[in-house]
Order: sequence, then structure tokens, then C-alpha cells
Amino acid sequence: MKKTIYDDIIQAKQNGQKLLAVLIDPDKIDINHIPEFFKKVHKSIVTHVFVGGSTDAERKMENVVAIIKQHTKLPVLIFPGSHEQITEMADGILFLSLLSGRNPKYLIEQQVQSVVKLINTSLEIIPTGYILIDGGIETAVQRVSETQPISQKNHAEILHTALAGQFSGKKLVYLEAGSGAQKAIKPEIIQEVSTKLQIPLIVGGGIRSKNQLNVAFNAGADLIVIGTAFEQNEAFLNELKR
Ligand SMILES: CC(C)=CCC/C(C)=C/CC/C(C)=C/CC/C(C)=C/COP(=O)(O)OP(=O)(O)O
Ligand SMILES: O=P(O)(O)OC[C@@H](O)CO
Ligand SMILES: [Mg+2]
Repeated sequence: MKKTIYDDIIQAKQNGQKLLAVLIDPDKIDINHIPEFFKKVHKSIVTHVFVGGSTDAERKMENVVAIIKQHTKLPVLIFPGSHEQITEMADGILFLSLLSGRNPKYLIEQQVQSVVKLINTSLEIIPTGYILIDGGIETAVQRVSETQPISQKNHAEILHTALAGQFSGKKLVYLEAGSGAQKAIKPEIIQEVSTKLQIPLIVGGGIRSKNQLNVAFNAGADLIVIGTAFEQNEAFLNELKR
């Protein structure tokens, strides 16, 4: 049977190999710049491409994914802010459920609405428990989903939410401080969750330096997501050379 993107994530975890995703926001990327950008990506330690936004105001998602696919062999996963962002041009989708919130729209309604599209695609669907944690500023996810993040002080709530995700059958847990967060997720939280969780742990939000990246990896993150830092300073990719 063909190896899946998820199989590779599991294997990397078993081998202690750390993974890094670049997040491309369709609202912000300049399509003409994609070829140059990916030349830099390919010289770096980036292993995955996530595409998605809390909004896709100009409905650029499908076009952006199609162009990215022409310029990279890295796995491209949709990181959807809504079911409207689903396109079969990608390789797979993080099938998110916003477990930190209590808004049924983001717990199950968006997922139901996405089925018409998903049923006719060969996208690899990866059930993902998505947990929004306070990153110091009000984030787009908070606004769009009309939910509150969990405080970084509330370790038990974070851990229990992550484990409830695993027990419900999620294949990944994503601890999210929010795009452009002032405070990234504390290493103590990453450590506590990663030691008790059996499935791979994704961490993102507010990671802007090589040092922060290493701190999060050493604390137990299996895959880290960086968006804003690359948007604001592409030279950061050069610091992350393979
Ligand atoms: C279709 C399926 C299965 C799920 C989509 C619906 C769900 C549950 C979404 C989770 C909540 C949400 C709104 C997530 C957004 C995730 C995302 C792409 C964040 C990146 O945010 P940016 O667009 O970079 O934020 P800025 O606008 O601040 O740049
Ligand atoms: O943009 P940044 O702060 O890197 O966050 C990445 C991702 O976790 C946001 O959904
Ligand atoms: Mg963004």
C-alpha cells in the first residue's frame, strides 16, 4: 500500500526526526513570488507546506495551492479556516476540530459541510484536534470561531483537551498560540502534553527565531508551524539551512 503523509509523520516521530511546516496564508502571499520563495524553502529544513488562512477573502486558495504544487515536491496540506478552503489540488487536509472551544460550528458543522467536496477527492484526510491557547493577543482564529483560547496557566485543561482528542480518535494534536502570537506556547506545556500524548504533536504560533524553534522541538514538539516570521522576514529561511 502507498505510504501516506501521516505514515511519514509517524516514522519521523519514531526516528526522533523533527519536522517543520511553512504556513502559506492565501490572503498574504504574492503569487508571482511563489517560485523564488520555494527555492529558499528547498535549501532549508522545511519538510511540509501548510496552506490556509482564518479567512480567504479573495478566494485565492485553489490557485495558490495549484501554483505551489508546481514548485515543490514537499507534501502540501490544507490547514483550513473553513470548508470553503478545501481544494483537491493539495495532497491532504488537516481535518480540524476546534477542541478548545464550545462552538458547534467549529466542532462539527464545518466538518459536515466539507463532506460534499471531500467525498469526491483523493485528499488524505488527517483528523486533527486543534487547541487554541492564549498567545497574548486576540487572534484571527479567536475572532473567526468566536471562541476563547485556553490560558497558558491552565496546564490541566490543555492536557485534558489534548488527551480527549486522542481518545476520540484524532491522529494529530495541534497546540496553537495563534498566528503572530506575542507569546509562543511555553516549553513546559509542550513537554507535559508530549510526554502524555501518544500521537504526534504539532505546535505553532509566534515562533520567530531559531532558538525558539529549538526550545519547542526539545520540549517535545514533533512538527512546528511557522508562518508570520517567514512572511515578515524571508531571510529567516536562510538561518534554517539544511
Ligand atoms: C473544513 C474543516 C474540517 C475545518 C475547518 C473549520 C475549523 C474547525 C477551523 C478551526 C478554526 C479556525 C478558524 C482555524 C484557522 C486556522 C488557520 C488557517 C490559521 C492561520 O491564521 P492566519 O490566517 O494566518 O491568521 P492571520 O489572519 O492573523 O494571518
Ligand atoms: O504565523 P505564526 O505566528 O508563525 O503561526 C503559525 C500558525 O500556527 C498559525 O496558525
Ligand atoms: Mg497568517
